[in-house]
Amino acid sequence: MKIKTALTIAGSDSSGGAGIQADLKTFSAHGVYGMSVITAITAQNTQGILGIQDVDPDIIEKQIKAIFDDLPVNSVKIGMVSQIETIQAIYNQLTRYQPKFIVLDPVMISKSGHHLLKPKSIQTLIKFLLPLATIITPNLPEAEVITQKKIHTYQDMEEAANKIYTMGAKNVFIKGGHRKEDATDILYDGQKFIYFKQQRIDTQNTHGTGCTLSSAIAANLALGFPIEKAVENAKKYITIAINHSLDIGKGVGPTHHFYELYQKSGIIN
Ligand SMILES: Nc1ncnc2c1ncn2[C@@H]1O[C@H](COP(=O)(O)OP(=O)(O)OP(=O)(O)O)[C@@H](O)[C@H]1O
Ligand SMILES: Cc1ncc(CO)c(N)n1
Repeated sequence: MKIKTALTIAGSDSSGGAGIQADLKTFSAHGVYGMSVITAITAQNTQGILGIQDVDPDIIEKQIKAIFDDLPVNSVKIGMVSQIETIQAIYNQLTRYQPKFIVLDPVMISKSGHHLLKPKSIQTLIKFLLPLATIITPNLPEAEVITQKKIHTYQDMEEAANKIYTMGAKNVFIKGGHRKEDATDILYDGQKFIYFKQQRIDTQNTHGTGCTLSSAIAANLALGFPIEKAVENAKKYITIAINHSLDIGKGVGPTHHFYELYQKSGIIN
């Protein structure tokens, strides 16, 4: 069988739980060949972020060019984009190469409360990257920022999904990881709302869950699954990864990407 490939455009997390590192581990666990464009380097661990260095937009454009001019790219995931110039660099190159699938995780604030997207960059992300997205995967606070409306109930989640859909994303997946009652997510494809029901797993070790989920969707799209099935598989993947999350570090520990676990679960052949 021909190898499938996926590209992550995101920030580096030195502790390996989120960002580029989580994405590449997720791709590998799916048997997908992973490639990366690094947008920013974070000095980060399970307790917080010590510093952020943005990568020069010119080298961001060159990383994208280097990949697309040489290698096949079956899907793209976008994570931390940090600043306006970064967003413009990504937009310039992705509109040029037009990959078939783009999964946009509109990363804004880390679990430790640090800004991974500068507040002044939010409108640029909405204007340029959101309309390119095959699917956008905001958590509840991100969906609130994008729609400028508070979200409490499933009904609010549906309304937010509908509004973000009208802003140009082809599919909207609102993540319920920040809900108190459960961890149910909702997918909207412009026609119907599909609920991915899940009880909350009682753990504090959820560092990088959003990154892992969005890269699992990208991996499943690269493997050829249609959007609904790709999301269903990715939700199963993140749930297993949280169930086996690692109690390492002094703060919010990372999830586990263990190939054999997913093989046994039947998600991956
Ligand atoms: N305690 C939990 N139990 C079960 N599922 C969870 C839990 N926490 C998060 N999830 C699931 O993990 C996925 C990621 O959601 P979440 O809202 O945590 O993303 P996020 O806030 O973007 O993550 P991060 O920014 O830390 O990477 C969703 O499918 C969500 O339902
Ligand atoms: C680099 C990076 N991207 C995304 C997140 C969101 O979890 C994080 N903590 N760090």
